[in-house]
Amino acid sequence: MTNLEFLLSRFSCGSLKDPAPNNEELHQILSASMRAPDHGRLRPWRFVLVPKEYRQQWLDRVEHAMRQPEYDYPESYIQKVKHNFSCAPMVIALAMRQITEKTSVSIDEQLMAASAAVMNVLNAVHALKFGVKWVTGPIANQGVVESLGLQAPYRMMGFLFVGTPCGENEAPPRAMVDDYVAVWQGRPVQFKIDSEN
Ligand SMILES: Cc1cc2nc3c(=O)[nH]c(=O)nc-3n(C[C@H](O)[C@H](O)[C@H](O)COP(=O)(O)O)c2cc1C
Repeated sequence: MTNLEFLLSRFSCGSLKDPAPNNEELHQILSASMRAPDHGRLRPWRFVLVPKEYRQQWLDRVEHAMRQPEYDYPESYIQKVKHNFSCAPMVIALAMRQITEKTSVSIDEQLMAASAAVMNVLNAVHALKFGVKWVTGPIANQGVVESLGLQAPYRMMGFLFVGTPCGENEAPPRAMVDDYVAVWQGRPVQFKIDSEN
């Protein structure tokens, strides 16, 4: 497989089993973040590992945070989160440090750099033939952020579930890239994907 074929074959994998990457593989995977494009070299991305032996202790705090009256999550959602997080072979919390001192780089740009860092991590997981899924949603709420011991200026960017893909490991069909590309020819551009409806 060429490098390009490798990139074109990446996909997310929600159904995972053991083994997860070992320490050396994890180190390689997270090192890929340090190759992300990064205005001002701020490196705003952060990773919090939640090892299996601490998973339940942390999940108790997550549950407590999710049960705070301001959230009102359905019981089924709380149970689903607990189940997904306790079954995942590896959980990596994604955080970003919002840097405002001594920089003119906007928080939007920092978020873009941090997102690019996560993308590199997803590709590195793929390169080592593991599976990964990036999730956010209500689970990234402030209470859950604090359950990890993080306060502002840190901000949650979600979680990665990492492990060995269960079953068939085949990329689903991809959208047609030409639908997302326009050529400017002196008039406002239009994208095929946005003009179909
Ligand atoms: C920032 C971000 C947050 C996401 N949050 C969720 C989520 O909470 N739940 C979910 O099912 N998918 C979520 N996804 C989508 C999956 O990670 C994945 O990209 C999607 O299932 C499409 O699969 P693909 O990457 O193979 O195209 C999120 C993706 C991104 C980039």
